[in-house]
Amino acid sequence: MSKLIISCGTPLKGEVRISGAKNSVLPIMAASLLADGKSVIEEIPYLNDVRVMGELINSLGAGVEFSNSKTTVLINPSDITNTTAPYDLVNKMRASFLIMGPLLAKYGAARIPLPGGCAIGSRPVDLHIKGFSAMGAEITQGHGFIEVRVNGRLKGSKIYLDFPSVGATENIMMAAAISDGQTIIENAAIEPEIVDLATYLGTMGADIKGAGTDTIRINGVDRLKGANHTVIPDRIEAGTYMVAAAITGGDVRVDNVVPDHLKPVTAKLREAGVEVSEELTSVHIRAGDDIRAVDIKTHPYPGFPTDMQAQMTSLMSKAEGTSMVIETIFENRFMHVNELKRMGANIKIEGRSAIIEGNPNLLGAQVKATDLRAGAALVLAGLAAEGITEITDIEHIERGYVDIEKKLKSLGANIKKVD
Ligand SMILES: CC(=O)N[C@H]1[C@@H](OP(=O)(O)OP(=O)(O)OC[C@H]2O[C@@H](n3ccc(=O)[nH]c3=O)[C@H](O)[C@@H]2O)O[C@H](CO)[C@@H](O)[C@@H]1O
Ligand SMILES: C=C(OP(=O)(O)O)C(=O)O
Repeated sequence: MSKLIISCGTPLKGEVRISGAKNSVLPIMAASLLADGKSVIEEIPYLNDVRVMGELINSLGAGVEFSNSKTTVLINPSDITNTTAPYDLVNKMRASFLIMGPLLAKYGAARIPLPGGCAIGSRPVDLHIKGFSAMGAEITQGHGFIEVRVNGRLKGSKIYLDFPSVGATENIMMAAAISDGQTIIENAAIEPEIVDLATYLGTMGADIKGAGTDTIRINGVDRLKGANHTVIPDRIEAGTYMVAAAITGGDVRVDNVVPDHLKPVTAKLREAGVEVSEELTSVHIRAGDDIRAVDIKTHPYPGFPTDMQAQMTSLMSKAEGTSMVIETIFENRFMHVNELKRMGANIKIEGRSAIIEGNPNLLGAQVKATDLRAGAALVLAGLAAEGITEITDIEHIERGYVDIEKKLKSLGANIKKVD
């Protein structure tokens, strides 16, 4: 089993290039199933999740080819024969459920295992299903599968989401792209990844207006063509390197970012006393030794992202003073806290809040990555802790960070992966 071993080093210095966004490429790969021809997706992050999505799409009969450099994927959905997704792939990655909308719209049916919960929460898919049902799909559930079917084509409908779910907005938007009439999604998610997906669908010939606002209008079309698309940079990977610079008192330029997408992270780092300067496609982080405690509450975009909560919890564990971190999106997203405590962090959990008394002297320890961002938080704490930190279960971390060991090493971190 692989581990990451980190010893406290000098402040991080230099430049790091951010990869394409995991949370954009996954729905975009799913959306490529809607096309009549090939799509080429560029700037992909070659992560485990991307490979699993490739295998899943391939299992339906579509062609999936990664370029030699692994930065581009070509998807040819012309030979799809199967609309049932295998359990062993869906089980590995919740985003697999995003193939339901495209399969339903294009082939009139999809049978997908219930994705189930994961370490961070129960993560139901009721909003996706309500959306498909409003568009005329028949839903059946049993033997661990959800099956959706429609006679003819989906019908446009007005759909109000009880919560601005990212996945439900994406799945419904993809399904509505090939349908009869107009679909209006109200209280839609407005994350940058929604806009990226809508841009790709637009290039394929879809008629979508309002992506990036809470009301999205989709006029269904008869067919979509394959298209080329370049994925936006990963704002969560970028935020993680920003915190890495801050927690080590470093000086790092984070390149290939959209600074606007990083606003909530930038604002909190500045409040904590970190200097952040924004350039056109990069942010430059300069931090001293003193980090001030700040309170954080997660919200849908443009609020503070839940996917950055664990990393900020690490930073606050070392800050001067007391901070409160409130998680409002997922009910069980404090799995990193017990591990951080092993490193000397003073954190008390009360319901959905973590109360953190900063301790400037974190100590390296043996810890376990319980989920993707919890793992990232431990890497960050390890970079700033005295002594050696050994992180196991790093497959979680590798779901979301391309070459994390190489990138951190290039900034001067003492980190190595051992098998
Ligand atoms: C692949 C991907 O893009 N993953 C991101 C996506 O996940 P995902 O799309 O799963 O997240 P959602 O926005 O759907 O979930 C947010 C909340 O809504 C609830 N909910 C969601 C759907 C539903 O049908 N019913 C329901 O109750 C969830 O349990 C959760 O509490 O957005 C999350 C919130 O920004 C991020 O943390 C994930 O990194
Ligand atoms: C929760 C995350 O991803 P997923 O929805 O793929 O589990 C994440 O990226 O932090």
